[in-house]
Amino acid sequence: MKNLLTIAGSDSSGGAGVQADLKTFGALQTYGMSVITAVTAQNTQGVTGVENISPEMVKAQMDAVYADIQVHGTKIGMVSSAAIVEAIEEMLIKWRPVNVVLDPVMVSKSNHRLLQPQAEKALFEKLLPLAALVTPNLPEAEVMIGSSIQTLEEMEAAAQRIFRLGPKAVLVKGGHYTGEAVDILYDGNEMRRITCDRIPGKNTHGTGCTLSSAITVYLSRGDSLEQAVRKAKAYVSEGIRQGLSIGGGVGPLHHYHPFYLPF
Ligand SMILES: Nc1ncnc2c1ncn2[C@@H]1O[C@H](COP(=O)(O)OP(=O)(O)O)[C@@H](O)[C@H]1O
Ligand SMILES: Cc1ncc(COP(=O)(O)OP(=O)(O)O)c(N)n1
Repeated sequence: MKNLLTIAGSDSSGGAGVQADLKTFGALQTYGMSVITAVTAQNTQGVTGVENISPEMVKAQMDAVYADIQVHGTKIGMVSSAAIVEAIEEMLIKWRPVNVVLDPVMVSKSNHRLLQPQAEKALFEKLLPLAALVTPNLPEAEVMIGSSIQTLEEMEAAAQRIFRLGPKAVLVKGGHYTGEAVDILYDGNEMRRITCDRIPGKNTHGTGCTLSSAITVYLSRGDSLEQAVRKAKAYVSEGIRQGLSIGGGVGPLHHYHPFYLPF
């Protein structure tokens, strides 16, 4: 059994954030643990409130987990403030966990800021260099490089520029692009386009959280980065296919995949 940790924000509606991460860990038969960074009041229609956990409490949660339990993979999602970024950085340097996957969450699909603007620089400078993989979506990649991305070639150029900020690898996600769901994976040597059919359907709340959690699971099991991304994309695609029409807005993808359990 692999033990997986998510460091992320809570989504009261259960579609994204810590709840999506723990559902992914569970569906993929790993033991899930959580460090909560912020609590959001959120549903399928939007985010109506955000309250941060104190940096001291974030550090206490990380100390509690890393001091006691072997952690085979750590996924980082919503970090909310510069002070929380610094707390996480301090603990990552202290505990040196393996397989750290950073989803640089900035804005929800419903267009609510989940990272304070003044925290962006801290996230880039302090957490990117500690990540085995960083997984920006297109709007996040645009903020990271400071220019717009319109084509697959520009996604590839963005991956190269983000790589220079220090992570061991970059996955620029193409969920916000048109046509097939193409993600660009760059590890400093090879540039790969990893493609899945675009699944029709509106219930895509939590795709980014789920993808990064599933990648962390597969890395913890010893898969190569490319293999981990391919398996995680397959998991997300099936989740969208089975998406749940709950609530009045964008419903969540579904996490029950018996046919994936042999992974
Ligand atoms: N309709 C879709 N069909 C298949 N894959 C999708 C679809 N929408 C997003 N994806 C995939 O889901 C993952 C998350 O992507 P994205 O939606 O860009 O992230 P985020 O939720 O952070 O905005 C990526 O691998 C992307 O290619
Ligand atoms: C608490 C919390 N964390 C992260 C997100 C963003 O999740 P994501 O998977 O990118 O899904 P969408 O917001 O794009 O649906 C979130 N909404 N809440």
